[in-house]
Formats: sequence, C-alpha cells, structure tokens
Amino acid sequence: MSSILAGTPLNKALSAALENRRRNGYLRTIAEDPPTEQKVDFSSNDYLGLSRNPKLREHFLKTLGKTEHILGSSASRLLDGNSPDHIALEKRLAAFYNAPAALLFNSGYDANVGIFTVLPQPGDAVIYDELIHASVHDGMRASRIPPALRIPFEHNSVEGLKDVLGNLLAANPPYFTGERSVFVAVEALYSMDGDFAPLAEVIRTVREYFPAGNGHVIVDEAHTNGLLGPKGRGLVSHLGLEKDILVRLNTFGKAFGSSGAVVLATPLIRNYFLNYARPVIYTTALPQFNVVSMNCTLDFLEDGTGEALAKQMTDIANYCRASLTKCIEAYPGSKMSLVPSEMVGGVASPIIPIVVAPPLPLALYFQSHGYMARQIAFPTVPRGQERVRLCVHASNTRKEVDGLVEVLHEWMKQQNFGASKAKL
Ligand SMILES: Cc1ncc(COP(=O)(O)O)c(C=O)c1O
Repeated sequence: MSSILAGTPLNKALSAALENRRRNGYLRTIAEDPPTEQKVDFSSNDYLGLSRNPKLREHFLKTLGKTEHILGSSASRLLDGNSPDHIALEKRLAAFYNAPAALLFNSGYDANVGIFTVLPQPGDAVIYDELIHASVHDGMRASRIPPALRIPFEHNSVEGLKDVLGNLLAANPPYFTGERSVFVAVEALYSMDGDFAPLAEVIRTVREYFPAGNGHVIVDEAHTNGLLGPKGRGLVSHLGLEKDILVRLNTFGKAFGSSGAVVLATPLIRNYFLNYARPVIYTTALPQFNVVSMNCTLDFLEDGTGEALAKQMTDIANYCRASLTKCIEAYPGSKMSLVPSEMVGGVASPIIPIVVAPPLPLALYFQSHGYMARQIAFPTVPRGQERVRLCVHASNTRKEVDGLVEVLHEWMKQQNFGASKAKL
C-alpha cells in the first residue's frame, strides 16, 4: 500500500530533513524492540533509584488501594480535573518547599513553556544561562519578548552575567529605573555538564544591578529536586534562599521517580498562571495515580529515606569519578576529559560527562558490554563538546563501577591511546 505521503512536497521535505540529520551523524532514533533485560543503569535520571525501589512500589500500591479515584482525572484543572487530592498535594508541596503557593503542571517541559511564555510582559527581558533547557527556549519563543531581549550569558559565569546585565542597563534606562522587569533564568544543576549554579552570587548580582527590585531570578530544580538540600528540597532550600527566588520549578520525573512538576511562586503568580499559562489550562490534569505517586515519594523524603539514598549516591559518584579519572589519566593520548563538578551540601553531582570525540563508539562499546551509557551529541551540546554522559544512582554498586571502568580501560587499549600505567 502506498503511503498517504507518497509524491507529496511534505514527503520530500521531511525525508530531506531526516536524511540531512543522518548524513551529519545526529539522527535521533528510539529502539522499536527495546531489550527486556536491563543493562546496568549509568544513564537514567533516576538518581535515587526510586523509580524501581521495591519499598516505594509497595507503599505506592498500598496507598493506591485506599484511593477512591485512581485512573484519569477526566479534564483540565479549570474544568472537572481538579480534586481535593490535587489541592491537598499543592498545599503539601508549598509547605514542604517553604513556598507561598504551588501549582502542578503535567511536566517540567510544560511548566517551563508556561512560565517563560506568559510571565515576561512586553518590554521585559530574559537573561539566561547559555546551557538552559530547551523548554525555556520554547517558552521564550512563544512569549512577547523579541529575540533581542532574550540574551544568553556564559555558562555558570557570574562575570558573564554581569557583562550582559551591564550592557542591557546601559542601552535601556527603563530597566534601571525599574519600569521594566528583567528575569534571570538558571538551573540548579545542569544536566549536560553536571555542575551546580553559583546561585547565591547570581542573586547578589541581580540585587546589585536592579536596586529598584525589578530583577527576578527563576530557578529550574529539575535535577536537584529530591536529591539535594534538607530532605531533598533542592538547592534553593539548601542555601536558604526561598524568599529570593521569584519562581522555582521542581520536577518529579528524575530523582523523585515519578512524573509531573510543580511551580513554586506567590499566590498572585499562581493565579496568573491559572488564567494565562496555556500548558495548565488546555490539558487534562495529572491523573490521580500520579498524585499518589508524588505523595508517596514525599513520604520517603520526609522520613529521611531520600537523604540516606542521596548519601549513597554521593559515595558512588565520588568513587566513579575517581576511578574514571585514574583510567583517563593513564592514557594521555586519548585527549579525553571529565567535566569537573564540586559537591554541594555534601551531595555530589550524579552526572559525570566524559568529553570524547566522537562519543558514539564509546557509548556503544559500553552498551555492548552490558552498561547503559549514552552519547550526547550536537546539537544538544556544541560541536567539540560531545560526550558520553554517565549518570550514577544510589542503586549502583562499586562492583558495577569497577566493571564500567574496566570496559573503558579495554576500549582505551583498543584505540591505541598508549600503554596503560593504570592499576585498576
Ligand atoms: C533542566 C530541565 N528542565 C526541565 C525538564 C523537563 O522536565 P520533564 O521531564 O518533567 O518534562 C528537564 C528534563 O528533561 C530538564 O532537564
């Protein structure tokens, strides 16, 4: 049967675009027959191992059994999809994160699109870390902010931020007099480099440059939520900066082992989003089982289980980083390196990127030896910065790390990167 697209200009355009990606080596694919047996996970965002934690699963199933409505929420929050459970969860989240109000979104992607599409008003500017997540870009693109007022600054560089803010103020007096707002967007932990934002310095800088109070910081805690800070409340809570952040985004698909997101902000902003943020208005609300799942993870964080798992993950991350460093240093010809990262609040970054060009052969080598590690290629990261990104988890063991490093060692030898002096 011939395709409905056969012979059409659309067929030609889509095929040419994909062929272009394939030729340039960055065609994205997903397996149509994903393997049923799991490789050792050095890839997912399940940093605390909660998505497969048997105790959490048991707690979830028990709680689900006591819940009246467990399937679809049946409509948008603005129509029939709101429930006492959704409202109760938002109140619990606001109290947990020490925030004035909380609003659930179906995903972190939706939340960022909502925030950055509607919060900046005409004439406002958004200054963002150059490595900010794609969802922030999508929100800004749909916003009323012209491209000239969406300005990146050098990744994690406070000096870079100061340069951008200084230039903005010099060219636009309304930002200095406080007539227009400036939003500074950062992530607490960057998923591509695995490094933490210098959040306290960012806030100090914004205060200094906008004494009229019209500079606002927005923090995406996607990769720190559940992992860092007291009871896993994130970087903002670890630093005690709750009152200095205009909007916090905490997502539940990573260390939380669940799905969905919450935006923490003032009641006015919550109300504004309920009226204007299309990703919350024109979508079916999170299903009840998702609400139960978030509540169950919160139980695990509140009783200290999460902190114990974060400590376990940190031990493994430090061990993994040290073992990989030793291996890479033994092959100076490899020109490979680890992206550095520091510990914050006693927690290490679970993300350990190995910069290697090209990254695919090494990622496939790991996979063929039973270790799931993925390449991150252009355009997700700049050319020359391509990497195999390792993510460690509380559930990984030292034995698994030893196995992974052994495989790296073998691969280095095969590449003829020079005789190893490494003692693995
Ligand atoms: C920094 C950041 N923000 C937002 C998102 C989107 O979150 P979600 O997966 O819940 O849509 C992600 C994850 O992909 C992320 O890494």
